[in-house]
Amino acid sequence: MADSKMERSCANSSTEEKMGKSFDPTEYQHTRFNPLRDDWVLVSPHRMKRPWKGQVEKPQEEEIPRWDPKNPLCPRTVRASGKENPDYESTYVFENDFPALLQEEAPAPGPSAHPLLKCEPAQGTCRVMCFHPWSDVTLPLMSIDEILEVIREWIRQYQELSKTYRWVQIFENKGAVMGCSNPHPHCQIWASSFLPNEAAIKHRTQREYLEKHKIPMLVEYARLEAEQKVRIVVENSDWIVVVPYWATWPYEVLLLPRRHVQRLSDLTEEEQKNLADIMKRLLTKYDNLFEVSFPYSMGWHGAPTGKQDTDCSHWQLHAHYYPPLLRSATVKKFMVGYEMLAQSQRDLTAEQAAEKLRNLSEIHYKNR
Ligand SMILES: O=C1CCN([C@@H]2O[C@H](COP(=O)(O)O)[C@@H](O)[C@H]2O)C(=O)N1
Repeated sequence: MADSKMERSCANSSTEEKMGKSFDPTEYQHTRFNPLRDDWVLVSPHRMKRPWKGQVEKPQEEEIPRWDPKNPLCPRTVRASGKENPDYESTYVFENDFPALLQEEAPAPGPSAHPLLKCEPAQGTCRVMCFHPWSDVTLPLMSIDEILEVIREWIRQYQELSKTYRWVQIFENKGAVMGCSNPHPHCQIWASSFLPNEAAIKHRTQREYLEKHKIPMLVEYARLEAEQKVRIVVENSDWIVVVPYWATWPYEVLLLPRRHVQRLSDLTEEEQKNLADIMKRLLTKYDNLFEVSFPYSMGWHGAPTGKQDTDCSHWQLHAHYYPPLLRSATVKKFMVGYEMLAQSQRDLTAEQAAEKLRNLSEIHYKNR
């Protein structure tokens, strides 16, 4: 399917040449292929010219107390389960009191009644990981050492859970607009016996790419982006952050190691330190974009860890940041309508978004 669409889009561009216009990706609509997800995004840069009615003001940022005796993620408070949090001074992890995946062996569903009514067992566990004891800090406002402690805790959790589960999903929902129910800096970790959809697609597309091109897809992609530079947001000796060529969310970024690294647990000390550096710089730019604590959903994807996953040389560790904001602190993009029924669509090109982020200061607006 991908090839025929590729032929069609090439045919269109030769039509353009016939009409005497050369194709300019910042002027004309086109579709871009996402090789990781094996799907397409429609890019409509001409729409950036449409009049934008009214400038939307920055929201009044709510004052978050450093400690709230009623906040179940704070040190020394009691959670809904009645369990009490210790007086933790760094990261703190606890079993989710309302888990979507229960740890104890749920009875397996019987054989599916019909090929259209397939059902599989789902074992797993859900944890909440607090980044810091204070509720009024976010990652970009934390020190490099504090961010490094978050990375070390991610690795500890991953190492422990990957012994039992095939997939360990570390993810952070940041900001009320992302449905985050609690402003305290935290993320979640859901480990499952099954390979979730996003992981299963990438398991296939990365394997197909390695078989065809003899180099892991995202190792080649990081090299290509370092060479082209037009989509780089921020980089250091071990990491590169780009707005991916196929980005769907306006300011979405992809965080990639430069070395071939299959899993978080394979990172060297130096790579962990440089990850803390690159996260602080990226998230500071994100907050500086609209001078607001930038909402997003983010997550790590690395090679699966099941008994069958002995050869995952096609996998490259990477992290996605999916921020919804489009034009201001209060105007967000909605993935609805055409995006749900047809395919993702964006106005701003990946290159334009990368340039905006790249040119932003690395001094947080709250520290100016
Ligand atoms: O007492 C509590 C409150 C919230 N939680 C859990 O914390 C999580 C908050 O994370 P989010 O804001 O990212 O949804 C949520 O999954 C919720 O179930 C507890 O486990 N215990």
